[in-house]
Amino acid sequence: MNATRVLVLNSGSSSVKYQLLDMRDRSRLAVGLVERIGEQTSRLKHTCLASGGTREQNGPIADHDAALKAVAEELSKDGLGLDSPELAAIGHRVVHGGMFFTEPTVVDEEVLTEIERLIPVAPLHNPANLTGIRTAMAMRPDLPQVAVFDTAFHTTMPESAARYAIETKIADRFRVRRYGFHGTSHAYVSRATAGLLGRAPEDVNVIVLHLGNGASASAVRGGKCVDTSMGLTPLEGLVMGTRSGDLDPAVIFHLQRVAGMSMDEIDTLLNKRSGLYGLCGDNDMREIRRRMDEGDEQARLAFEIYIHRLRKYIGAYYAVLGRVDAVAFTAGVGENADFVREAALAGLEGLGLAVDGARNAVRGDEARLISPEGARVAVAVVPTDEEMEIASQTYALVGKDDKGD
Ligand SMILES: Nc1ncnc2c1ncn2[C@@H]1O[C@H](COP(=O)(O)OP(=O)(O)O)[C@@H](O)[C@H]1O
Ligand SMILES: CC(=O)OP(=O)(O)O
Ligand SMILES: [Mg+2]
Repeated sequence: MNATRVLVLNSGSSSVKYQLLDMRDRSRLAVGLVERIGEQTSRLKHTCLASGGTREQNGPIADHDAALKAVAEELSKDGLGLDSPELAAIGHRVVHGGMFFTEPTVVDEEVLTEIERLIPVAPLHNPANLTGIRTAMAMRPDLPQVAVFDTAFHTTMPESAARYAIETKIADRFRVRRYGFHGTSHAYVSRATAGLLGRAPEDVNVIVLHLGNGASASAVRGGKCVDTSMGLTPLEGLVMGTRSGDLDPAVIFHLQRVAGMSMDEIDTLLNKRSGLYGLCGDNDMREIRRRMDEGDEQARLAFEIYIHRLRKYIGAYYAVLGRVDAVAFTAGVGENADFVREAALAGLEGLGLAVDGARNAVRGDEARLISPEGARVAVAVVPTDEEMEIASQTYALVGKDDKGD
């Protein structure tokens, strides 16, 4: 097979991240990002790794369809256009796969219908993922489009972790259960953590803390997810950039009955005006750090609430796993914010958890240990690579198809 390239599209609610990879040596040919889609200040940043050139385009990009067309144009300028015969497939991150999709799947009309049916439980993500797939399909109808689901890695969760304690009849009828998200990242990072320890994933229990704008924790036993902090939707669990994470469900009744808010208003409040942003007006951890350094009490409190929730999940997953070999920090905050990692594990020496100050201060793109020499539990920073993981899964599936099995 000559076609060895995979284009990966990670369409978020207001952004598209993309990478073009050659799977023969897993090298990156081009990477880029379109952000603030739908606003006047959209920006496309494209880097061609072969030539080393970077181009930026500023100005309104109306929607995901336009964003993808702009991406295709940028790729063409480098001779890497979607019309290339070397392209084997396009891999798409799809956030919600419900109970239906447990593995990467070649997209057809039936798959599109199912992803569409799941929009109510991933309203920020699935519509963007669908547009990405449809636009790519229109450009290359002959090419396999592969959906890689955020939920897939979590389908191994036992019923005790996946079910909410509500009436079974209702839960079953409306498929109200805990699905979990960021699974591609949790899978990649838990495996890479085992690699860092020089052990097989089957032998290692890991707590993975994916701390980006959206954030989630997972408990991974022997390579399989046994619990995760996001639930029916990506709203449950940790305090996030703009999402509340866990709260008493009665808060919603209260806001509706006493504050007179509509369900849509409450939805927007909890998803877009809560979390760090709701608490202090900033969702970026760098800005929160800067404000704390200036003595800003509001930023300090937001940080403390964020850390308190994170520590609760670390404790919970320690108990879920019984034996923990490693705690791995990943994604924008987890990879870059040493002060978050330090605060998350401070005072937990009794659990075998500690962070070495000098190791924690080291910056870099490589997976690395930050626990002291000889620590009972390894603490690691493991940069996530959702795009590489999506490309690998996509290529594995397409390769398999080619051999006719
Ligand atoms: N140098 C840094 N120090 C602290 N936090 C950082 C740094 N760089 C990025 N972040 C945090 O990472 C977040 C983005 O994480 P990322 O994983 O890229 O999120 P997403 O994929 O959800 O957009 C930012 O909002 C910011 O809070
Ligand atoms: C599922 C989810 O929360 O994704 P993201 O962090 O990309 O928003
Ligand atoms: Mg992310």
